[in-house]
Amino acid sequence: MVQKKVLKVALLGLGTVGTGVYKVLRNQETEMMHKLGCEVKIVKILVRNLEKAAKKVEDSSILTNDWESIVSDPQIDLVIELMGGLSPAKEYITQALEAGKHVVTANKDLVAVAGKELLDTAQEHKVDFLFEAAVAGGIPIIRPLKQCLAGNHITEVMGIVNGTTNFILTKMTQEGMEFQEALDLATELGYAEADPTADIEGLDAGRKVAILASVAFHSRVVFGDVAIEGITKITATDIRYAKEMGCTIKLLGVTRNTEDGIEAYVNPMLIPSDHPLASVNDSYNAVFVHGDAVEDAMFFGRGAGELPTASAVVGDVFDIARNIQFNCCTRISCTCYKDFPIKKMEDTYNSYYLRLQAEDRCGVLAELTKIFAENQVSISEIVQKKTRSNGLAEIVVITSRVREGDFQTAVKFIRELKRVEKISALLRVYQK
Ligand SMILES: NC(=O)C1=CN([C@@H]2O[C@H](COP(=O)(O)OP(=O)(O)OC[C@H]3O[C@@H](n4cnc5c(N)ncnc54)[C@H](OP(=O)(O)O)[C@@H]3O)[C@@H](O)[C@H]2O)C=CC1
Ligand SMILES: N[C@@H](CC=O)C(=O)O
Ligand code: NA
Repeated sequence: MVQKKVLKVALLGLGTVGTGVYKVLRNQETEMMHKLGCEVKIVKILVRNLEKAAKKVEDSSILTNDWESIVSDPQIDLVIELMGGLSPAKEYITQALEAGKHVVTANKDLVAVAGKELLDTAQEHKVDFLFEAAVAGGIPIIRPLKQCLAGNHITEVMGIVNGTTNFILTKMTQEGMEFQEALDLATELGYAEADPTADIEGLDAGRKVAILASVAFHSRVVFGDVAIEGITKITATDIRYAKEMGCTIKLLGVTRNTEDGIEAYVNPMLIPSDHPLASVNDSYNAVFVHGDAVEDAMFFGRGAGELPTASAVVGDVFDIARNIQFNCCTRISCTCYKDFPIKKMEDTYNSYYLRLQAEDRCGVLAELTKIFAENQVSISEIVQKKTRSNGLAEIVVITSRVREGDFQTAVKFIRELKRVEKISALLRVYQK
């Protein structure tokens, strides 16, 4: 049955993850034959800057900046795309698949918008297209959803899926670190994207939520379907108030398959400090899955970084090596065979935390509660924190579980109140 003794691989990109993959494959050299019945060998690495890359590899003759020399080489069986971004990654992956080469990528930006197209191209050319590293880095989650949990109807997938923002929030919460200082550290450690805006504005997590929803619910969800909010407005005050209320602020990605459609959003949320996700810190990620048969399952581990992400990439490469040996490629390709609608954010139900500054005069609280009542927003807690030297009182409101659209209408009216100076924070509170 064994067809190949050496699986020849080209690596596109030698940055954080590319270097990790190079190291992990080197580290596995003596194990491969036992695990796979063949050797996996990097024969070409595509880079932009040859000189910079030469310092990272033993044999610099495998470095090139000529894509054509890779795609037109019939000896290359598999391409690992680790450049990131949409272009030229999409063109290179498409051309590689069309040339009959298997592809592994960690590129969530691309999979979240063009996953279906790339999976279809792979299927058409009878090759594999795998992307385990694109979601939650080193944590196995795509394969478990597609394979181990295939006997379930999955109804919810949620969790912490961005290492950079979790690292920043952890440092702000535990060490009182400033936002920028924590972001700089995350970048230095290789967690952040080339443009960290994607991390802090929640876009990276949004891409992962789109991929998770598509895989979990068998219905295509793309990046544009996910309602996204990042962590740039989170302040030390809200972190402190959350703590006083027995909660921790985390950037959560949530997707649910409900009777009225798929909910998919990314928000900084208050979660009770005794919830298992509250103790997922630093660059660690954790993903909860709820299925009708398995009930709750939680996946935890390193969601970013050189070697953890490389671990997922190499796992995909090894899987393809086995598929090739046993002549069973494209066993599991696109699993979207349904077409559910996407629910509007305003139709979702949540509990909310609202912090505002208002004049410290009698009747202000009554005005607020009247607006909430008129908009079907029931209040679960209301606290006047303190009166500032400028005569303004800080008021924190926690609502019951209410419709987002109703809550936003109430907030619109509250903003218009003369005696409300400003709304300082608006966060959701996680409730199962
Ligand atoms: N870092 C992480 O923890 C994780 C990253 N990912 C994903 O993995 C991918 C790679 O990320 P990461 O390693 O962090 O990124 P880096 O920016 O560290 O590395 C990207 C590499 O690709 C090279 N490159 C970019 N464009 C081209 C091009 N047009 N031609 C040739 N080479 C090119 C860069 O070269 P040069 O240095 O010369 O610019 C660099 O070597 C991304 O899709 C990212 O989203 C996924 C999970 C975790
Ligand atoms: N920038 C991402 C890296 C992996 O996806 C993160 O911080 O999680
Ligand atoms: Na993963």
